[in-house]
Amino acid sequence: TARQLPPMFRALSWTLRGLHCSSIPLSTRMFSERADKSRSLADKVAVITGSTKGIGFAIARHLAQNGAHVVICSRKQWNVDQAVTTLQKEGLSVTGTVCHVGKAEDRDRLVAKALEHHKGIDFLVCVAGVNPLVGSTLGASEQVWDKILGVNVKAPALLLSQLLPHMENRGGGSVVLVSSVAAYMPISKLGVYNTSKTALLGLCKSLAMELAPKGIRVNSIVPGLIKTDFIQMEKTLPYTLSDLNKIYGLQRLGEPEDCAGIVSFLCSSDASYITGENITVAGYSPKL
Ligand SMILES: NC(=O)C1=CN([C@@H]2O[C@H](COP(=O)(O)OP(=O)(O)OC[C@H]3O[C@@H](n4cnc5c(N)ncnc54)[C@H](OP(=O)(O)O)[C@@H]3O)[C@@H](O)[C@H]2O)C=CC1
Ligand SMILES: O=C1Nc2ccccc2C1=O
Repeated sequence: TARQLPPMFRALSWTLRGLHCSSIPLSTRMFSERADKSRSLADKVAVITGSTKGIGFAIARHLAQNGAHVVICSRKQWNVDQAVTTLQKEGLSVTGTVCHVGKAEDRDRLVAKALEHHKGIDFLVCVAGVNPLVGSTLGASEQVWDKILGVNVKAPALLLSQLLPHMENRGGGSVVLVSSVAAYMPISKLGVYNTSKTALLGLCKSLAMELAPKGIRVNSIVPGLIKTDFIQMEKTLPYTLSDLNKIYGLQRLGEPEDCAGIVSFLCSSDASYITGENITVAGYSPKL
């Protein structure tokens, strides 16, 4: 029998048995295995905050194209409806709900929505972020500090604590935070925002260490300037977008899609030994 053979022949014997016993023709099986592999996130469930526009929307589309069931959210019902309709029309498995990540009851609703159709949650991508202030850091009111730190830093941690049991049920998972190069290279007049993005780098490291024994990986992406509505308010800053363009190595501003592939990779099993990393997506900035 196969058991009496040396290990190398034993393996070969089992392989040949598998080929003989299967009723599926070899060519079909090879094709379907390839097809499954190309959808690296097949049957996984992803919750993505701040995902009805910009970077979050691009990530939602990419994860869904790679086979994930995606739950999107943002503060405005109209934005959620539009984004869900657009992605469903593309044949993608996407649902959504209103969720202001800074509100506990909204986070509860998001978790409930994710569990409505699926038995667990595999990925959390925290994209939602705010920057209501262009001005002096020390001139910022307590309200502004609370808002920026509440939405950008506290909310990802609190949402993850709510999702954690459902990730543990799946035997592991992957979390991706969205920081900014402003974490490393402070942008003038955005001090509170810069600080919140630096805090996210630390949050990533701490959570990665805490959750590693549970098989949950935590990484962050650190985007440079990406062309979205978010940066419109910064038109008042003492630089132009083309100034910034010059300092980035690849000589162009980023597109939301530039942030999507790396998130999909970090969620996939190809990244199964990567945790606690902060990965810059900025076309190379020599000043970093
Ligand atoms: N664009 C850039 O150059 C860079 C952006 N980033 C970061 O990327 C993230 C996304 O930015 P970007 O895609 O550019 O921005 P956009 O303005 O294009 O999109 C922001 C999205 O987040 C939603 N949103 C805003 N506030 C909340 C909230 N409190 N709760 C839930 N959803 C919310 C918005 O929808 P709604 O209005 O319906 O809530 C929208 O869907 C931010 O964290 C930002 O700091 C980092 C580096 C560079
Ligand atoms: O809000 C931001 N404005 C920026 C300008 C250049 C690079 C990053 C950012 C941000 O994160």
